[in-house]
Amino acid sequence: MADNYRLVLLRHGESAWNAKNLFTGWVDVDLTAQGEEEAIRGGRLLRDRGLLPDVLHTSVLRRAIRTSQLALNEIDRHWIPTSRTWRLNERHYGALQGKDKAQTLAEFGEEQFMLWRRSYDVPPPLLAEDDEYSQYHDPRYAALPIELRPRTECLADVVDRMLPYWYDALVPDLLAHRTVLVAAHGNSLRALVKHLDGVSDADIAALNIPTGIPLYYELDADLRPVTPGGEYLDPAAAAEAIEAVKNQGKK
Ligand SMILES: O=C(O)[C@H](O)COP(=O)(O)O
Repeated sequence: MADNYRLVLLRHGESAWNAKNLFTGWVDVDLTAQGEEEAIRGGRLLRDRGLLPDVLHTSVLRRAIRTSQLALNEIDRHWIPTSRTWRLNERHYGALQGKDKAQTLAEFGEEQFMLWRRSYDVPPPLLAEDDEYSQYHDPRYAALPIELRPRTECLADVVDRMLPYWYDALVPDLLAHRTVLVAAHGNSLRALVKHLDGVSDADIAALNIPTGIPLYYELDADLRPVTPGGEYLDPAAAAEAIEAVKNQGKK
């Protein structure tokens, strides 16, 4: 309907550590060549569906930033207004950052692995401030008060730090009837989907988001999804990729 709102969620294309099956979190890895191709294809899917973004919101991590640049450049929307925020960053994976998912599963067992990876309120162990994979002293977070700078996060923590941005930045753009593109990460988008669809703390554990395939939400006058769960612009590819994300660690 003409007066509904258009929101597109796009998880970054395959990253170098996705390909190596490593927990990534806030570590600022780049895309693989496949991830770059996924991003370009994501742009084409948007164009073919008639969803030309008017405004872009990204995390401050290069895999999301570059995914949005490749996708938008492909459809001549590279010029649209852009905001970047740590609030859309991937979940901070704490001491698991840099760890192999299969080794973590083997070392700690399925129950602990799934608690750390997909529970709502159990964070991984804290990452030391001086760890090689810590961002505690990264200049891009210098303005972040110490008490807000994470050393690990559970999904509930991500919901808490993402929602202020939803209400203060994303909702105003939607209400202005701009087509909003959010280029972010598996868990920051799981947090947003949880809010949009009202997914329970228990049920969110089963939700996985594939790389590089746009997820379109038409939102009604109350900013509720017209189609629960939204619509992947390539449903078949999404179904296959979701299964692969779910089974990471079991390689
Ligand atoms: O941060 C990471 O490791 C991934 O981007 C997300 O990993 P997950 O799907 O294992 O949460």
